[in-house]
Amino acid sequence: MPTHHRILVTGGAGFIGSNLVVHLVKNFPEWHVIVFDKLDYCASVRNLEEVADYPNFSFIKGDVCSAEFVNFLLTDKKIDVILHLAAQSHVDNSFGDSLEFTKNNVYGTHVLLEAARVHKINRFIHISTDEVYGEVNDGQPDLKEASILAPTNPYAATKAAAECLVMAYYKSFKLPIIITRSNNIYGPSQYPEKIIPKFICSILRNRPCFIHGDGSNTRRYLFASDVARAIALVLERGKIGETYNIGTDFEISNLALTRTLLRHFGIEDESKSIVFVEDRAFNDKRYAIDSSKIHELGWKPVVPFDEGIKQTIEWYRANSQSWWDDDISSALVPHPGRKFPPLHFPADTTFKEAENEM
Ligand SMILES: NC(=O)c1ccc[n+]([C@@H]2O[C@H](COP(=O)([O-])OP(=O)(O)OC[C@H]3O[C@@H](n4cnc5c(N)ncnc54)[C@H](O)[C@@H]3O)[C@@H](O)[C@H]2O)c1
Ligand SMILES: C[C@H]1O[C@H](OP(=O)(O)OP(=O)(O)OC[C@H]2O[C@@H](n3ccc(=O)[nH]c3=O)[C@H](O)[C@@H]2O)[C@H](O)[C@@H](O)C1=O
Repeated sequence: MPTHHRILVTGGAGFIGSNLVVHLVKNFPEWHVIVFDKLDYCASVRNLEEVADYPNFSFIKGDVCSAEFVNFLLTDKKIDVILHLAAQSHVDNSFGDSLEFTKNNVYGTHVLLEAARVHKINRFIHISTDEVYGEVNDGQPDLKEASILAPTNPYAATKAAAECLVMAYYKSFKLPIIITRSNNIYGPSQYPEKIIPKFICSILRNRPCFIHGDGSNTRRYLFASDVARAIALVLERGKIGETYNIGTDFEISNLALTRTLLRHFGIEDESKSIVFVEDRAFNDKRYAIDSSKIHELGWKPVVPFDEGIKQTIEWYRANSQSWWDDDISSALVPHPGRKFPPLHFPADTTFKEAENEM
């Protein structure tokens, strides 16, 4: 890797992106980090406040789907590395307006790949998810990077589709890409639609924790600062064309997680704090990824869950009222994902012509 470069971090005002940006700006002063983010509902410029005055940091508001803007940006800012995190990231929302996920996660990635190809970018690091593997049965070995992709929900399908484009640009145009796939990430400043921040904020507001189905689904959780270190290491030492799982072995069911959170607040009687609601349209039982490849690169998680969850709870106690521009109450609902929209087509579909052809 060249010692001096200019890194574009798409989605850098979001949860994982901002943790990564803070890590890069503070630990790699010779790298100039430029955040490119449209500031969606889940983003917050407060996520970047601690590095706002650093000489090697800048922020540009914009949409990765705007090809002209992306092209201008790569030329004007002389970008030579792209860390691509910008995406619609919430599974529940993807059962609703799933076309929004294809637009941002697939088309947006494609725009960046085209710009990267033309501008001969030095590295394109694509941040993907363990959800592309689909669910892993109990007792099945943890999945390695060469496992087949079998996404089960629209969010995961768009992430798999984006990966296929990334790999095609590597094969067809020799674009220097690397892909990472992480398990669930948690920590301060995650928008409270994801289970951990959502349930912490619900408990803080004396609202129930709405558990999908029977709560037996499990997830593995990695602390935000650990994934930031992993992605930085992949940027420094990752092999072009390779994919790296980034995960932990710590696994917990949704019900056990909820009880752990209630205990941190000294709540013994769960009858008023837990409400079981209808499950997701499809809810992967569990994910389980084998991270030995990135261990060989020199990374291991260092924040144990007990420590990470304490830090996370304290952060939400202090900040969750005012961190995002809009009030978060709208996120603390049982299930935004089951309001399936009526069948709709993009405005440019012309039925009249089709009728004449029938
Ligand atoms: N959260 C997790 O547990 C997890 C796990 C594995 C992978 N990922 C992936 O990591 C990335 C970041 O996830 P996160 O949890 O931090 O998400 P997030 O929702 O907190 O942040 C996403 C960011 O992307 C921005 N964005 C979305 N669409 C954009 C567009 N068209 N143009 C510019 N900016 C846009 C948003 O404004 C936001 O700041 C995503 O690609 C996600 O798929 C997340
Ligand atoms: C790797 C991916 O992690 C995240 O996706 P996931 O769907 O696993 O995270 P959630 O926090 O949305 O859900 C986890 C788990 O909890 C259940 N749940 C959630 C919210 C709620 O109010 N009640 C619940 O019971 C849900 O059904 C799940 O089983 C991340 O969002 C994604 O970007 C990833 O890539």
